[in-house]
Amino acid sequence: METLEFQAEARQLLQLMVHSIYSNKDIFLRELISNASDALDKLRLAKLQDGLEADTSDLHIEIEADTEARTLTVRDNGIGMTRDEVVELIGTIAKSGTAELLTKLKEAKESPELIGQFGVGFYSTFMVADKVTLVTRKAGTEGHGTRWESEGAGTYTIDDAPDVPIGTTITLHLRPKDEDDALYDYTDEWKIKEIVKRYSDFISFPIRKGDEVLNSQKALWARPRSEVTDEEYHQFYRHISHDWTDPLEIINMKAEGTFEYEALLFIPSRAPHDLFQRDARRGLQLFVKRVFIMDDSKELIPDYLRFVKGVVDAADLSLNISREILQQDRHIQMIRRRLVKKVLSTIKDLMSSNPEKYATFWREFGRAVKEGLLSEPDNHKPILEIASFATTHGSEPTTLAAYVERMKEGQEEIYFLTGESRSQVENSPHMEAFQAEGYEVLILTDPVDEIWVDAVPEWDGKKLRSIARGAVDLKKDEEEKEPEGDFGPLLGFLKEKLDERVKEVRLSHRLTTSAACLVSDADDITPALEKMYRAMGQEGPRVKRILELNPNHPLVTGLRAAHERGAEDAALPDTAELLYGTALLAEGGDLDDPARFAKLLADRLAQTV
Ligand SMILES: Nc1ncnc2c1ncn2[C@@H]1O[C@H](COP(=O)(O)OP(=O)(O)OP(=O)(O)O)[C@@H](O)[C@H]1O
Repeated sequence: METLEFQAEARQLLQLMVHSIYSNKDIFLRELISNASDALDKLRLAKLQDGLEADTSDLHIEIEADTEARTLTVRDNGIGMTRDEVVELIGTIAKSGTAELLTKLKEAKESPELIGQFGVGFYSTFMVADKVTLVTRKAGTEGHGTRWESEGAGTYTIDDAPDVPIGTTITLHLRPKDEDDALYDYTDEWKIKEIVKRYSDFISFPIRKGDEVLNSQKALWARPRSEVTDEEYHQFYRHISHDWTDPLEIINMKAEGTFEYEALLFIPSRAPHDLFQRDARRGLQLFVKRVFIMDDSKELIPDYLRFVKGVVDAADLSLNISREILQQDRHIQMIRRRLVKKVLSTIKDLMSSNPEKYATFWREFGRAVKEGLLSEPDNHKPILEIASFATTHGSEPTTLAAYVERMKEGQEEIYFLTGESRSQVENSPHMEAFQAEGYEVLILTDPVDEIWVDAVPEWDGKKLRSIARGAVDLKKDEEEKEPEGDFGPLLGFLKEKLDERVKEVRLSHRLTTSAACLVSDADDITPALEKMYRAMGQEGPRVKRILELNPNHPLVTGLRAAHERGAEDAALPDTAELLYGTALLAEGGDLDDPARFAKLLADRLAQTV
């Protein structure tokens, strides 16, 4: 017999379980049944797809209770585990982001939402038991199995176990009942039945206790919506998603005819912590005629809808279908297109039927959904229809349709400005004339916004237009007031001095209070995008921008006067640099040489005190 230590993160999670941070302890049984059901699926699949020799004629889960000995046993005749697997799967937590979550959890104390973000799984048994024994033998192995035991503290023991049948048996040595602490008598027949019925009714294998089968085993997606309660849907959602909060929306689909399938999809009510982590699990469960085929089937749902959970049961696929074949399968592609359409239209309906739910949806998943604007040009329209954006029009986000409705007479384009935060965008010099003239501007602050705006040419016939790009002339109908005096020589001088950084210096129509701003040429990439490419390791030439000057600003007129007095003035080049640097800072940009800028500024201020 060997005594081993739990991995540090596993130990922390166990400690949280032992000290029961989650008030609903009943769920331990759901977790055990869920694992057992997965193990049965795996065995059936191993036989089907890999030709493993195994008896799958009576796959089931069995519950045994001994009131006197205060033990509860859950047994399955599924795939089982090898000794190494027990150490790896039960002794450690491999999920990404666990360490971070644990830290947050400890800070937050009572926080079911946080715990819900990773299923506590097997460890939840320590909420109700002070000792847990697991005996298992992997299908396809001969001879002895493995016996694992722990009291939930820092260590566990592991040993060979003779004469073990295939599958896994887990025995809980229950703690004394304490109903004040929601710790019930889990050997009680009635309690067990209640838990199974509530949490695990849909499990497709029989859950037996003695001669009785406790669950109906009905596949939820095959039942008409009117016959299924929300509670049943929610429990099923938990089973497949490991999310403990209720889903935001449930979608049923059924297609008959040449290619039959049924789907049951869930839109969660909040984003998982790993929504933007590359290695996160995503995809739907695939069944063929009620038989589980695979988890995380990415082929069924595009990446930008990766938060959607659920099941697709296709009638006409082969039970042996592999991931490789799945990728090319015409039917799968068709199902995927239909699912996308259905999810997008469901969200669109929510916008009018339940704006609050829609707002939650967009807040949680909007950033991911916008990725679809890059990957699915065919779906620009339905995606933009369900999108909303922060705007200068008020504190509430707006849809593009509502924006267009408010457009001023003569306005032909949809204006937006990207940046890192709302306040940075709002205070950017680019915004000045638009605000002064009462034009609404969309405020786009997600990293993905920098990219999709280039991929989407228009909405409803109106071009999407960055107000930090190209020339802007909002008063074109009015009589243009020529700036007094000749700025030509000053512009030429500045262009020469700032040649390394700007490609043009011109007078601006977009500034009211600032002296200067920087704009990108209509076809050039923006500095933010340039920065992103650089962060991804793609070095390209620096893209020069255009410096625009406000001809009515005293700094600019003063500069012109100084230049007229004497182009040789030694202070002028420094002022040019200060002007450029200030414009860059005002839009939230990064100075190349902040120390030099600070020195120039300090020297200049010193002359005025
Ligand atoms: N009855 C079982 N038969 C075979 N393997 C099992 C069984 N129970 C657990 N395992 C293995 O141990 C792993 C860890 O289980 P655990 O319940 O901690 O997490 P999980 O089921 O992977 O996910 P979650 O934590 O979200 O429930 C499982 O993924 C599975 O590989």
